[in-house]
Amino acid sequence: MGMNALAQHLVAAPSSEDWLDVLADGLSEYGWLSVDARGFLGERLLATLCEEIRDLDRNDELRAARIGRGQDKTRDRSVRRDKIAWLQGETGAQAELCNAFEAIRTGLNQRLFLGLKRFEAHYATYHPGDFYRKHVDSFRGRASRVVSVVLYLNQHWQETDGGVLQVFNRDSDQEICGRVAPELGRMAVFMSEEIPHEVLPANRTRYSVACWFRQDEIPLPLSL
Ligand SMILES: O=C(O)CCC(=O)C(=O)O
Ligand SMILES: [Fe+2]
Repeated sequence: MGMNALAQHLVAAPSSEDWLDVLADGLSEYGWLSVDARGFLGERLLATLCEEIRDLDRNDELRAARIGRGQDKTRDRSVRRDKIAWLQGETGAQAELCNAFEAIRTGLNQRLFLGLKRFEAHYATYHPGDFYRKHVDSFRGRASRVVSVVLYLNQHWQETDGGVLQVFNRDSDQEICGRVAPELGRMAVFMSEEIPHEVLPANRTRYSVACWFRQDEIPLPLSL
């Protein structure tokens, strides 16, 4: 690459600040958005995360996800069928992704004054036939999960692969207001208490990372 091409590339690269502005604007105006995160995270990190989750899946290191809280946690296959593994920043890629989530946390706090204190994140795998019925990620007034982020890790996702995230209107939850295909580098971002959403059955294994930014300080017991 010659100097000119390099200079152009640097100028054209979207700045993280601009990207964070897009997130904050979408959240404050609509309560949700779908955004291309490839520039923010980098193609190399995305490729490594894809490899990691495939390895975890292949080695059967993900566990059936549960619903509910605390003692009430149950495994209900009629509601959700994904398998998960909590991220603990133990690999280079996980540490890098956690840095990116941290940048989103502070970026949203600066722009929207949400008082996000920390985040929790897990890998998730939906095998063919798996789904997650319509739900919200947090119960109103608990101020626990405030912002949800889902990062998709599937190259060349086709319409026929299913597994679309359906987003519902925050004021009338029968009305679909968005559909997000889980394509590599795409991110869905939404207000955890407000936005009902569902994962339609996948016809092909569907990989993602889900992350929740929280207003409380007590760490979640990582005992799944
Ligand atoms: O994977 C997705 O698109 C959404 C997952 C989800 O809703 C959740 O884990 O709470
Ligand atoms: Fe959810």
